[in-house]
Amino acid sequence: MFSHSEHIREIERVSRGLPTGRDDVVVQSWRRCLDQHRLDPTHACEAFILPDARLREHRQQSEDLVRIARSGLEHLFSQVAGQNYVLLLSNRQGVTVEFLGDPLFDNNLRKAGLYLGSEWSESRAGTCAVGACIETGEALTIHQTDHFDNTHTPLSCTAAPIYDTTGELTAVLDISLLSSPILKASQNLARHLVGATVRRIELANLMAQTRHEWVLRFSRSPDFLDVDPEAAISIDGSGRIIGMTHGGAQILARSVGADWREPANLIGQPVSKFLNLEVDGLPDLTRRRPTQDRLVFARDGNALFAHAIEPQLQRRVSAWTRSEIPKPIRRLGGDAPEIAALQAKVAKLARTALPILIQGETGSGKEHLARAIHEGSGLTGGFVAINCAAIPEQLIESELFGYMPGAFTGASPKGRKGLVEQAAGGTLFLDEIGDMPLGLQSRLLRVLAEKEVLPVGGHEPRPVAIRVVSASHRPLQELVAEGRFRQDLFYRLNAATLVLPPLRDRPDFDWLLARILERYARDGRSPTLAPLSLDLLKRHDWPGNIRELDNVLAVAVAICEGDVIEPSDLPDGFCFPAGNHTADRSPDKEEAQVTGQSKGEELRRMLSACNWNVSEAARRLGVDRSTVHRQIKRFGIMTQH
Ligand SMILES: Nc1ncnc2c1ncn2[C@@H]1O[C@H](COP(=O)(O)OP(=O)(O)OP(=O)(O)O)[C@@H](O)[C@H]1O
Repeated sequence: MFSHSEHIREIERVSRGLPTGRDDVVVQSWRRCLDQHRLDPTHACEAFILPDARLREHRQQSEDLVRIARSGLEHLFSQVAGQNYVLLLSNRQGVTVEFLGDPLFDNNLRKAGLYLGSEWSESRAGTCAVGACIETGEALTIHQTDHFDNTHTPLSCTAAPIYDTTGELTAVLDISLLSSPILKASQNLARHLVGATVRRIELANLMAQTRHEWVLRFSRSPDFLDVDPEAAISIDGSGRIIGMTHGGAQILARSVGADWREPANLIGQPVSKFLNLEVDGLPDLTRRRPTQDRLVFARDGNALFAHAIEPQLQRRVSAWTRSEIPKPIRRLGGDAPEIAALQAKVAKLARTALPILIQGETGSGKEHLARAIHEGSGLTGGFVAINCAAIPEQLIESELFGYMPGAFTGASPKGRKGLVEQAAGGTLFLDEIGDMPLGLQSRLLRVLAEKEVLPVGGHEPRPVAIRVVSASHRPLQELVAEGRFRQDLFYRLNAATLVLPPLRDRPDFDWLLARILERYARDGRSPTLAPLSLDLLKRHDWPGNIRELDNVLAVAVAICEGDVIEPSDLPDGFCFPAGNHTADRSPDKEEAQVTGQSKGEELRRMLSACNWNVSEAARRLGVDRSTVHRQIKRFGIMTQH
């Protein structure tokens, strides 16, 4: 074993410029720790974890990256399953914004800093894989006593940089072990796997960003060109380079003896400067020709097999027009830029397997949105909804995970499949997820992490493929801060968050109104609203959101005598436009109020407010005086004058 004092002595030798057997990257990093970051090797520091609010900011900024990196990370995690590896995705500042690890070791990992929110910059943590990778821009392994700070010497960490399409380092992928085999060489395979994952993430990123331009992919071997290219660049119609993966930057730089660390010398340059190729030659490099014939030469003489992908003629999702968005998603709202942006985001996410968290006030349409995601996903399995707040705590476990025959008294002798398994191949919608008891949160986390479910009373987990959409009307992040919701589950559930606006803020109010009125059509004719009724509805605060609107219209249609909803058909509060309903926002009370209104009482109040002046009341209600007189009679209202 290497003692703390030996470690300090070795760092001191390095500071005096004496040779040690360490890799050069380690020696250089130790020097930076001493000279630039002014760290003291005798002073050991625990891992630093960012406070939640700061972590949230970092994660928001990395949302796009995490989305693109996600499937690569999960694939890598499955490749190293069972070997206690932890995966960290850090941003440019060294903050861990995404994490995959075995929840069983949560506490140890958090303590060691292998966790969400840990900051692994070199200036903070000393020599470490993420920090050194950010400093050098290269893949490396920092193994045990390579770490500068004695606290981190049990760890073995391998990291590779992720570059954006302009050649700037944007993130770092790290794979770490809490304790590892003694030899550093044991991490060579990890390095290879991380490198391959990063390459794929960069390629996915380049493809996602390239819309109407050419993409040229390269490989030294014709066999892997189409399935796993080594590098790629994107080229605009005039033949200039507009984007590249890191592999692409290296090819370009090498061909003219430039430095890939200066991407400004590569981006914007004509492709012909680096390759024996003009833009007109790109169509000859598409898949229409056999791979072996698609050889291009770099200016330094290197030969590469190339695959050119034509510009996408169809506009990509962010530019989708309304008619191109799948129908179920179009039915979410009307024409307004904010709603169109939400629909485009939903359409993009629906096609992925990413878990989605929906936030929005009560009745704002969270379940409606979850169904639209399911219907727009193309999944063939069912949509299974569970309201975590409505099921008694002791039943949730068996409801969700099912049970084996004879698992408990009263259980069916055949056992039962849980809702998770019923959603196999489809979508599991977890409504009011914030109300899920803490104990079950860990079990749900396992289902999501391992993609398998263990029924109550069972010993063998069963594999299950589901898409999870969850929803909460309370900001989940607050529950996390209060310790009532597991942070790791929170991050598992919200690879992406969709926020539904409250009804009072919706720019497409009229569209929603029309859709709901259609539901109450009689003989194919939708009821309509008198202008004043519409005005009154628009002024309302709608604490119960679309559900409240639906209830109000249901009652109004029932009361209304013809096809036109008059103000007098609306519940009480609506006749007093000046009234502010925001004081009591309890949705239950609001609903009771909405459904329990008496039309007579409503008219009486309006008359009273108008000093029993029938003409004035009729004017305010938007109806004839005779109608008011008729209703006074019908409801037996005692007039005051
Ligand atoms: N885009 C929409 N178009 C038409 N009706 C909608 C839309 N969104 C929601 N609704 C209607 O509003 C009502 C409430 O919707 P939903 O149950 O999805 O809300 P929620 O946010 O899940 O409510 P809760 O918070 O109570 O679970 C339902 O009657 C639903 O049909």
